[in-house]
Amino acid sequence: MRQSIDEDVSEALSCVVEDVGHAVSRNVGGAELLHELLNAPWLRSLLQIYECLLDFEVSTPTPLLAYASGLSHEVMSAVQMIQHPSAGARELHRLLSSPHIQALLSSHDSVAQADFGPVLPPLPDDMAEDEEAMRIVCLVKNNQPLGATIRRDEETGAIYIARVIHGGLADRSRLLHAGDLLVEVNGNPVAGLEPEQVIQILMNSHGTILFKVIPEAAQSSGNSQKPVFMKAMVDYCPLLDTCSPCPPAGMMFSRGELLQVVDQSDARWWQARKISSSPTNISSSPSSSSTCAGIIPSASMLRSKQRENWWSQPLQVHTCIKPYEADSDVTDGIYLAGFRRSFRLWRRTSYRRRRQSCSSCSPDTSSLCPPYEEVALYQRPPQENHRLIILLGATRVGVNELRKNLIKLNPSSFQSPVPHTTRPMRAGEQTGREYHFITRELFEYMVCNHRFVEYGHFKGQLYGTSTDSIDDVLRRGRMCIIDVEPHSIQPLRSKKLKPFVIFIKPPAADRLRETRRNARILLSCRETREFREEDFVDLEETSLLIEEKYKQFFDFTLENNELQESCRKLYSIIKEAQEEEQLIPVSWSREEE
Ligand SMILES: Nc1ncnc2c1ncn2[C@@H]1O[C@H](COP(=O)(O)OP(=O)(O)OP(=O)(O)O)[C@@H](O)[C@H]1O
Repeated sequence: MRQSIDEDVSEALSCVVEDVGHAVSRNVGGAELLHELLNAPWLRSLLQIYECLLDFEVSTPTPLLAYASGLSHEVMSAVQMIQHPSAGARELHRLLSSPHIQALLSSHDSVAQADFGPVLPPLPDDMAEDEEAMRIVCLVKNNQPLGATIRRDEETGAIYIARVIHGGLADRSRLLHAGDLLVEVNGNPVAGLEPEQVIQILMNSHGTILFKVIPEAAQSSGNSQKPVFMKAMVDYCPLLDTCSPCPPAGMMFSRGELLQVVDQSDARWWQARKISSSPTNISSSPSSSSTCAGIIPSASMLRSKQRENWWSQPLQVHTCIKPYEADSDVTDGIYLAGFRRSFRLWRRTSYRRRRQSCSSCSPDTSSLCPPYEEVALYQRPPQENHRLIILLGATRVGVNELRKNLIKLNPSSFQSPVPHTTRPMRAGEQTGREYHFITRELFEYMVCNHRFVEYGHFKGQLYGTSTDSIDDVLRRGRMCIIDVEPHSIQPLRSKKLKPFVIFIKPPAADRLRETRRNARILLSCRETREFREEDFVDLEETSLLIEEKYKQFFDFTLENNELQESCRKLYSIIKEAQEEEQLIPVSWSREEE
């Protein structure tokens, strides 16, 4: 039976390799890689080892004796006792006493006795009276960190295990726990020592380390907490954090990264692992053990740091949107809401304004927003409104071009909100199509009531995108697609809109210049011109600034290289965002209380 399984495995592999070989010759995608993998010498070696192990299991060989090395010593002493040993006896003695044979026999004995663990030193003889409360823990360190931090009780000078890092050596041993009192390390009493001295003893210990600990009475199981997923909204570097309980055990992270927080038992310091932020990683991520966690500051700890930073920063003034003086407003003939030049110009023409909004003048988002955002998987129920799609990008990267193409190709699925304006309606225009034409009083009333996502002046008239227009598109069952200044994202991040933010970034320098050779940029209502080198440089720099400052809000980053390809990609990303499971802040999916 076993034999037939063996043959099946080898045979099956040969058949698979042959089949894949055919696929390679037919140029089937991925076949070459698979063929290479299946033909790899290491896979064949693994299979051979597997087959040997199967044979071993079938034949179940048993050792003739468990102490071959003992026997060799007996033989050697017997040979030594001979007064005139023969050449053969001398040869035998020489062979048996060689280190290689001795090592081989010793290994044989270990295997024969099934004795694979490390040899623990004997228990100390001088056991104290209350010894039953004491635990002797022996760990084999093998150049890896212990995976635990210690603290000193300032009153008594006692040293305790402060925390055990999830997935680290101490955690995997299940023998050391937070709260355990450390009595000795490798025979050195630690009471009264400074934590740094204890750490030094630990660092100097290689191989086996013997701990004497008095276990914490009420021992928590430690790993029983359900991990939660959090998106980092700030950057953190433990090596720069003077408060960190153990900087080398700390974990660095930057905004936008996804963290699996595995331990929140300490109000000040949590433990977490970094994972890549794809929905599949969340559903299949291991709850513990696979990788060692790192220490990160808790949300409250980071918030107090943010407050300190905020007070120490110079006063920051939020720029409002400034007017841009251009010649006149012209119709470009496209009845797609939100594409009028006048509307684009008040928001976009000044490069500097965009730069300012992501460098010095706007408030630093990372210094005020919550440091972590708990996220969970969300699948939009079909009866619910679509998620708001926000496109974000540096001026002239092609946000409008992509948005326009997308709507033109799928006018029944996508729509942009109709902007509001105070400028008079012109011949051929219709209210609710190019703009909602409203009075200045009404516009200002709407501003006071926070009904605009963005608004500004252009040639003495007011223009803006209202939340009502966004709702209007969504209520019709369409996907609402807007582009906004980066600092307008935060107010749009709500349970109702559940925005999906796509950052449009320029391609590599040479591709940017090549693809935009015939492109024209909007200067004013009447003027366009071709791209110049300084436009490219400005675009690249602004893009980097936006990415650096707002990356924590991005759900996807799309490189606008070849236009048609970018449109196709954008379409599929948006479809996925609406129809497949996505990560969103838990506060957006929680039922109202
Ligand atoms: N992938 C692309 N390949 C070639 N040309 C492109 C591409 N994307 C955009 N363009 C062109 O670049 C120019 C600027 O694009 P667009 O006006 O969409 O930029 P924008 O980011 O909306 O800028 P603005 O905020 O100034 O309106 C347009 O002429 C557009 O046709």
